[in-house]
Formats: sequence, structure tokens, C-alpha cells
Amino acid sequence: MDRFLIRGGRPLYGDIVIGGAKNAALPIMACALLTPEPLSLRNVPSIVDIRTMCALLQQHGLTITYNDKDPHHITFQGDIANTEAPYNIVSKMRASILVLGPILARCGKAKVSLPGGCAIGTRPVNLHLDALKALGAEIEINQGYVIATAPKGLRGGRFVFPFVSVGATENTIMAACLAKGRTELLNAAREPEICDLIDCLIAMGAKIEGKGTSHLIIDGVDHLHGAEHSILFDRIECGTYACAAGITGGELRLIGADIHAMGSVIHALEEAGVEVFPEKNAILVRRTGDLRGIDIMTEPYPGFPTDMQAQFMALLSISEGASMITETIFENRFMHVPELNRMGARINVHGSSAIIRGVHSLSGAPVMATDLRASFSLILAGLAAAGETSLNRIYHLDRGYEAVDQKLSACGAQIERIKTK
Ligand SMILES: CC(=O)N[C@H]1[C@@H](OP(=O)(O)OP(=O)(O)OC[C@H]2O[C@@H](n3ccc(=O)[nH]c3=O)[C@H](O)[C@@H]2O)O[C@H](CO)[C@@H](O)[C@@H]1O
Ligand SMILES: C=C(OP(=O)(O)O)C(=O)O
Repeated sequence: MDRFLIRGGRPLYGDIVIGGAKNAALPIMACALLTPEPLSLRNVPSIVDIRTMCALLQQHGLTITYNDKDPHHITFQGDIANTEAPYNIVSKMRASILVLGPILARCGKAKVSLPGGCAIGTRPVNLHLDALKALGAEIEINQGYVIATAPKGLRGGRFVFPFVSVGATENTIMAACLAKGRTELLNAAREPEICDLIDCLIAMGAKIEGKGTSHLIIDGVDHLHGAEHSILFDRIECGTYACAAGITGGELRLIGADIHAMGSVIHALEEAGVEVFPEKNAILVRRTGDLRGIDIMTEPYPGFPTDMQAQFMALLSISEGASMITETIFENRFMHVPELNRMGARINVHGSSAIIRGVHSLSGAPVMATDLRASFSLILAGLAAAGETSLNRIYHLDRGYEAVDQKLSACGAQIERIKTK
């Protein structure tokens, strides 16, 4: 298992290129199952989750071609030869459930392993299944698999999500594109990644209205065709590096990012004392004064994203005064707290809220990554801490961040990947 060795205490200065969004690329890759024609995607991040999705699509029968000159340009093509998504791949990555809607819509049947819970919560898929049932699917669970059928094809329907789910919205949109008639989705998620998915589907010939709102109307078509699409920038990677500028008291230009897709993260940065300047095709972030404690509550977009919660926790651990972070999306997303406390932070958890009492400085320590974003919160703490931090289990980080050590080193960080043979 590789680890990162970080020697902290240096402000970061420089430019960081923000990659394509993992959470947009994964559902958009599943769209390749909706057509036999080529779907050509640019700005696909080079991360483990994308490789897992490639492996899944390949075993469904798709051919994957990597562009020789651009590792972020991948083309998917082919017909579905196998309608089963096996446990050994789905268990690696929850987003695998996103093949369910497209395969069912194309083939009238699909068998997809239940993803199971993960470190941050139980994460059931009941809303995915209920929404597909509203489109006429018949679903049973057998031996850990979702077995879905629609012998006469899916038909349009109306579904009100009882609460917002990103993945269930995506699965249902993709299925509805090939259903007969009109589908109406209410209380749908409206994350920028869903808008990117809708843009790609429209480029493939889908008829979707209401992009960016919680009320979507999808008129099914008989066929979708191939398309070219460039994946939206990763607003979570962008917010993460903005926290790196903030926590080290430096200045970073985040290239490829757009302030308009950042939701309430920008306001939270500014409130905490981090300056943010929109530029053409970039965002400049810097901190010259002290950090201030703030209160945050995670919410669906445009509220504060749960995927930025751990990184802000690290930032706020050295801010003046007290902060409170309330996590409303996942029931177990504070696993970074004991690790941050081992580095000198003063954080107490009470139910779904964490109280952070700012300290003057953190000190390096051996710490353990527990999930993707928690991993980066410990890198951020390590960058600000005095002394050496050894971050273990960075395979969590490799799921969703590309070239972390190169990007940070180029801006003055001392971070080294120690490979374990
Ligand atoms: C690949 C991807 O895009 N992942 C993101 C996606 O995950 P994901 O799509 O899994 O998250 P959801 O929006 O579906 O989950 C929100 C909440 O709803 C619950 N729920 C969800 C579906 C369901 O059928 N039943 C149910 O109870 C979940 O357990 C969670 O408590 O959105 C999350 C919330 O912004 C992000 O943290 C993830 O990074
Ligand atoms: C929780 C995340 O991803 P996933 O839904 O793929 O587990 C994340 O990106 O922070």
C-alpha cells in the first residue's frame, strides 16, 4: 500500500490545472450503453474510478479506445453483449449502479449487483429502483443482485423523489431517454454534473427540458446516436485546492474552473477569510489574513457539498474561533475527525454536527485515510502542520484525484509518494 510523506509549513504558490469531474464522467460513460454508435469523451480524469467504470463497460461488451496523444480522451463503442454487472466490479465502486437504467432501457432486462454500503454511510439504492418502477420496470432482489425486467420496454411515468438523490436522478434520466412517452421527474437533483449529463444526452439526440431545475421533463426517443462531449471541470477538486491555498496561506490559480458551478463553496471560502477572484477560464484563490471560524451545513446543490466537508474541516481546524459543521447527507462522514485530532485539532462530534475549536497550529503525525475526501483533508492538514505527516491507505485518494503529488509539488509543497513493493 502506497503512502504520502508530507513535510508541512510551506505556503503554496502557482497554477494547478483542474481536471474533468469524476462525478460527471462516471454517469456520462454509462451513456455509452444507450447507443451502439461511438461516444467520444474528452477531459476524462485519469483516476482509478474511471478505470473501474471502463472495466465494467468492457465486460458489458463495449470497446474502449484511448487517444494516443491525449490520455483524457476516450471513445466507447459497441452493443451490449452482457446485461449483468458482477459483484467483483460493482463492489469496488458504488457508481457502477448507474449502468442499471441504460441497460434496462436498451435490452429490457438487467442484472446488477447491489453495491452495498460504504465507509461514509449505508447508501441504499431504493430510490433508483422506485423511480425505475415508475417507468414500468419490474424489479426483484435475488442473491445480492437487482434483477430488473421490462419485457415490453420502459414507458414514461411521473416520479417525485422523496428526497434528493444524485445517482437515482441520473439513472432515471438515462432510462427515461429511451422509454416510450413522457417522463416527469420532480425534486430531481440539480448538481452541475447532472446538467453535464443532460448536455451529453441532448448531444446524443435525447429530448430533455428543465436542465438545472428540480423538475425535469424527458420525452423518450426510439434511438440515441453517438456524440462527442467534453466533461465538466471537477468543482470538488477545485474546492479542495482552494482549501490548500487557504490552509497554507498561499495563492493558487485553478485553471479550467468556473466560479458559476461552485455553488456555496465560494461564499464559505470568503467567509472563512480566503479571497476568491474569478478570471477567464480560471479562479484565483489566496489568503493573506487570518482564517475565521464559520458554520456550514451540507446540502444538495446549490448548498454546501458533502464532498467538500472534510476539506473545510481541516481548514477550519486552524481558524480563529469556533466553527460548526453539520453533515445532513451521509450518516457516517466524520471519520477524519479522530485523525485530525491526532494532528492537534480540537474537534468534537455531537450526532450529525462537529464543533471545531480553532488551534494556532497542527503538528505532523502518522495518519490513516478512511475515504476519498477524508484522505485529502489529512493532506491539507499535513501541508499546514509543523513537521512530517505520513498518510497511509492512499488508495482511497487514487479513486478520485489525479496526480495529487505532482500538482502540489509544482506549487512548492513537499509531498512524496512512497511506493510499497
Ligand atoms: C459518483 C457520484 O456522483 N457520487 C456522488 C453522489 O453519490 P450518490 O449518487 O450515491 O448520492 P445520493 O445523492 O444518491 O445520496 C444522497 C443520500 O440519499 C441516500 N439515498 C440515495 C439513493 C437511494 O436510493 N436511497 C437513499 O437513501 C444516500 O444514502 C444519501 O444519504 O452524490 C453524493 C451527494 O452529493 C456525493 O457525495 C457523491 O460524491
Ligand atoms: C463519495 C464520493 O464518491 P462515490 O459516490 O463514488 O463514493 C465522493 O466523490 O466524495
